[in-house]
Amino acid sequence: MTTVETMSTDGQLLGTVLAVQANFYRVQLHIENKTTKVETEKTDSHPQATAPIMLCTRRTRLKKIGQQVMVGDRVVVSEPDWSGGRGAISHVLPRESELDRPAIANVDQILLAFAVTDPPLEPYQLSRFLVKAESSYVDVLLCLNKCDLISPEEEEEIAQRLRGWGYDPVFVSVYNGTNIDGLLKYLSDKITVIAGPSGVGKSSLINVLIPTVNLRVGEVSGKLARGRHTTRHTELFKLPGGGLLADTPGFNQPDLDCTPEELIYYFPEARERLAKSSCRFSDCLHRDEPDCVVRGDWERYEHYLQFLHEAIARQLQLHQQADPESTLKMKSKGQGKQQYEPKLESKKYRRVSRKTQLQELEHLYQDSED
Ligand SMILES: Nc1nc2c(ncn2[C@@H]2O[C@H](COP(=O)(O)OP(=O)(O)OP(=O)(O)O)[C@@H](O)[C@H]2O)c(=O)[nH]1
Ligand SMILES: [Zn+2]
Repeated sequence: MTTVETMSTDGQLLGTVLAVQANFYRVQLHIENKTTKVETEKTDSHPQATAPIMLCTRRTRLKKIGQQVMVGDRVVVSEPDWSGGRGAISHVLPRESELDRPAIANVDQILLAFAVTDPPLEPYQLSRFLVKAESSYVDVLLCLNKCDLISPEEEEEIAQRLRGWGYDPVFVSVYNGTNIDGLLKYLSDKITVIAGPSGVGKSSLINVLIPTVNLRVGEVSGKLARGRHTTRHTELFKLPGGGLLADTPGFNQPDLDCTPEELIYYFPEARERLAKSSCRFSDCLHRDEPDCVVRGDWERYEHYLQFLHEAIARQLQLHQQADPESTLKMKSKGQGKQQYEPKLESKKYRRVSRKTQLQELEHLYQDSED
């Protein structure tokens, strides 16, 4: 768990950047509201969500050294003007992590939301989201909503299956409020980003997790997600039990953009096998290599092979873009088996038209289908 410091060792005022608006940064200070005269946000009616907020500028020194300030950054606030609620960011503390989409620093975990049914829980889609989340190298918390629609026996069945995948899902129901408090406990004192396909109840979940959010984005659309899409900015919202939550733009099929070699590490159940013993070849792709400790009867092995196929196709496409004259380095061994021959990625990237890229991809897929 992250320990959020309130003061730096030399007594400086610390805070976390909640949002970036033009040249201003909305910073939540790491101190109790009681100790200051700063007004909290007017929309914050919940007692635990009342840490003071300051609107800050970025010190010229930071601009000069090219130090960017991101949402999620822990910063030193200097020259606090307590009555006006203004300050200046003079330092950015080292980041523990940095997500791309959405651009947020120091994310502790991804809350992956799915529904147990309606829309049906599709293992392949769930796997894709899980692998995508794992590839960001922050913890993954799987939350399954709409448990009011299934029986306790069905719930246990799903739980067992997902434990086999290396996850212990948190079952909730926004409808009848089941386990929302339990979920909040997992989120306290952390920076969490919520993701998941549409229709699983993400917006409904955000609305119960952050009772004040409706007020905040009400003018835009009534939904945090929609509001975010309209305003196109990333924002961290304070959770009543402590902790901060951000939403991601909705997507149904996340792109997997990892390399074939790293893919296996995004499957916890395979990671476990690799922690106990190793394959004969250090560059084993766990397909038909001899003495592979990963290949075997685990449920998601099929998903792994599918994603691996995609990762290889993507990497070949990248090589091809880098060096269009080269022939594809995929040798067909018949019976749908290919031999993948990695080669170093070239630094000279030349522009290839979109059409050419698509044609190449098509050929690649045709080749691999043969
Ligand atoms: N039965 C049941 N239905 C729910 C629950 N939570 C949400 N729903 C319903 O599921 C549907 C989708 O909910 P949303 O909150 O809009 O889902 P979303 O994931 O935000 O979907 P997008 O806005 O498309 O991204 C709505 O009709 C909700 O009323 C729940 O706990 N149980
Ligand atoms: Zn192997």
